[in-house]
Amino acid sequence: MNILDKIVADKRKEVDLKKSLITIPQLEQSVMMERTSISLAEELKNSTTGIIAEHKRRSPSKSIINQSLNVQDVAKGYARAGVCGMSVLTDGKYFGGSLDDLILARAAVNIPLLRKEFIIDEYQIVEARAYGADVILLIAAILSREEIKTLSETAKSLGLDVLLEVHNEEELQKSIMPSLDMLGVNNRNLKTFEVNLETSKSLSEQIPDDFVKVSESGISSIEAIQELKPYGYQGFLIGENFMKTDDPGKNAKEFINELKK
Ligand SMILES: O=C(O)c1ccccc1NCC(=O)[C@H](O)[C@H](O)COP(=O)(O)O
Repeated sequence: MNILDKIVADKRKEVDLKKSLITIPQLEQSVMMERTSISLAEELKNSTTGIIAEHKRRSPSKSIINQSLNVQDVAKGYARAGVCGMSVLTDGKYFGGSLDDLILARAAVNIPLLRKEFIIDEYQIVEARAYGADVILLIAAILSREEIKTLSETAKSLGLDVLLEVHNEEELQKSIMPSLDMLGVNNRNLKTFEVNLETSKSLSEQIPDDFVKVSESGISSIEAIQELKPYGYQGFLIGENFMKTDDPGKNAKEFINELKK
């Protein structure tokens, strides 16, 4: 069993329990359902820097990254830094996140928010909308093509952008469909946790131009972004590099200023 299998097994139990406690019609009562969402794909298309900064307290690969920060301070810092969007991990068991983090970030900033979650059920997409997300992540490694189609169409019908994440060519080929906005290549090998930017480089040619290309994980330098841009990447998802510091927003600002030079 790899880490994704373990996370998904736990997630199925979690979603079943949540469904028995709060129904979809109850989630749909949220005032957030009426909010006009902001497209991350459009922000990335219009940006020269393309940074999506993540709120990540801990992870299976690194254990504790930073547990002492206030999510609203992090969100405000990222917004001040000029990021295109913020990714908020909402998984509790493996990443120390929650839906409270998402709604608190929503209350603090007016930039696109990605619900970073292991989505296996449309319930979690309604939840994402109800808690103020603008974008959802779908992970090809844990979903069939049919599931990707159903879940991405549900997200689109709720006005959300969809970022589809792949790790290899097989996942990419099975996933391409018009209901996706962005294709993310994850540089982290989930068996070994090693990160290698070559994954983004080698898959880039096979991503049709209709999708905004996002490179995810293991990005910690300006040089890495300069290496990836010629491959057509317009979005760069960065978590640990910012979150390991005392002030992720300040760090992101310095990073973005340097990138603009
Ligand atoms: O980060 C992990 O250890 C991890 C393990 C298993 C599944 C997903 C995982 N991370 C989720 C992410 O995609 C990253 O948080 C995101 O791309 C940012 O990565 P990084 O900049 O390396 O923190």
